[in-house]
Amino acid sequence: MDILVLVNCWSDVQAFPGRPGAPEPYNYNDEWYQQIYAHPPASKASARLANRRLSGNQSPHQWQSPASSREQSPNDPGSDQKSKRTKKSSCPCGGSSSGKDWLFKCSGCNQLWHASCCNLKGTNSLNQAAVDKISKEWMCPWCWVCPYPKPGSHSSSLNETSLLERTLTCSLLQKLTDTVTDSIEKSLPAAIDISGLQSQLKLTSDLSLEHKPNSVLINYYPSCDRNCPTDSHLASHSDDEPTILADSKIITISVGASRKVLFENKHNNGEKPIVLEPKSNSLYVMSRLSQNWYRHCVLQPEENESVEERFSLTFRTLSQKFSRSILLMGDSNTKEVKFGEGSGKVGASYPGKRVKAARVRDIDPMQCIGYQNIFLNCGTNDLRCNEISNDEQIYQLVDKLQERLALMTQICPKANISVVPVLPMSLRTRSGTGPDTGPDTGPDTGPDTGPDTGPDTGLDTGPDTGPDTGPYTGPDTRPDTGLDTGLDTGPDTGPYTGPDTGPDTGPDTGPDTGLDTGPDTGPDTRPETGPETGRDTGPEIWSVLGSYTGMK
Ligand SMILES: O=C(O)CCC(=O)C(=O)O
Ligand SMILES: [Fe+2]
Repeated sequence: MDILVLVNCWSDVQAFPGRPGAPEPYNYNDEWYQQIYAHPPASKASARLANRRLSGNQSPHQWQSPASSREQSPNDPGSDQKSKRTKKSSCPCGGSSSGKDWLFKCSGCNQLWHASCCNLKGTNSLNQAAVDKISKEWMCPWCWVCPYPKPGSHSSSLNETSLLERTLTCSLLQKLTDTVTDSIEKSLPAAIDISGLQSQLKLTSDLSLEHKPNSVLINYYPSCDRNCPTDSHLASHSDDEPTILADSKIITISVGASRKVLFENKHNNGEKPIVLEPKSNSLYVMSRLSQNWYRHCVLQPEENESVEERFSLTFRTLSQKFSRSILLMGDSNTKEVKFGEGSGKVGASYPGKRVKAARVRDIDPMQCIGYQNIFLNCGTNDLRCNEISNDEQIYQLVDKLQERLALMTQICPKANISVVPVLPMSLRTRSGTGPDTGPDTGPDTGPDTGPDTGPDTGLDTGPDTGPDTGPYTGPDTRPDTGLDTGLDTGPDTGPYTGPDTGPDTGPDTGPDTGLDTGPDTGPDTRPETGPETGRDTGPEIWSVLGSYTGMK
């Protein structure tokens, strides 16, 4: 059937005049109603429908609303719901014309179109018969193709011309890009003989490297003409980034011209720099140790020198997780710490190793090279009673530890070094005259005879036996049993039997029975009763140890 109809008219039910014989208002479940409309039409549409109805020349079944037949269920009485659902139209616009448009069906593809969506807006003033006539052979904008060529002078042709121009501009741009790319390619060396490279690469794997490289960084050093010098060098640096595996090596393969690679000792200015001139297809290896002792650079060719281009391929073992690497150096107390993955181990995200250092003299700073976090736990064995016969031996141990730490900070300046306190770090000076200003890190084994004047930072674990004389400032945690009718303005005279949750502001007069677990931050005001056992190394050692903190 060719047709039809007015659609998508969603306004007011009162405006709809009703179909013949139907009681007012409309019954939404009415089959006929559903076939025509999802909803009552707007006034203009109502008029048309009313005409249609009054003319009586069309059965209700000729009225179709694709929207209603498709979307509306006969058992769905909710008008609000309907309104939502049926507002979609089958026209490609997807929206509603609010009852203002005829709906045309394409004779080619059956697609429905609002009159104004397919350039037939003028038909909205026509009656059904005229619309039916048009619809018979009407083809929608998707189906109909004009058989006559359009003259270039036509106004719409202008748009197409500019489109053509844009296409041309595009293709010109493309050509330009190609030309630039081409010339860049041509300016790069056309051919560098890398026939020896493969054997070098094999050599890399034959180097019996403990850690296989997983990355390659290629440096390009352009050719340099004496008449036209180019910037063709690499600034002085050390490849000591924490992301490089601690004890891995960097392998560098040179391809092309020979260039001067200079190595300078960064801890000794007096040492003569070492110059390497790696030939094409040769290879040199840098250990991690060399990074911590030396800086290297690729020199700019001399002013009157002409050099060809060079490439260097540097192979490295890299990973982000290496930036959290740990070196644990210590006595047998540390032997239970296992690095690597799996249960009971530190885990893959903290790669590291334990290095045995039974005594202070075994601490080898060289072993720390490449690690980001260094933990030192050593000294217990040096302090065995049968080995320490006088104070001097303790001084010597502290000196040795300081010396190792100093070297460690020198060659691993970026590392975080933590020292587990084992050796005394608050010894009195040889003469015994200096004040003890270093922190007390050893356990307090003597009886506490003086008053405790420092703030109480540990938990109060002993029972509170003295009367509570200070005002109670903490919250009232006792259950409220009586009715609280007035303001409590009088003093608190009864004993407080609930737990003491407020801060302890009065002096602590009871015996100190709990362990002192907080750091001793107050000055040492007790009289010195024991014999003088050492010297005061506190300030010096802490100036060194104080900087050894934290871990990445
Ligand atoms: O080109 C070279 O030989 C040195 C390269 C280098 O030092 C680097 O990539 O870090
Ligand atoms: Fe380098």
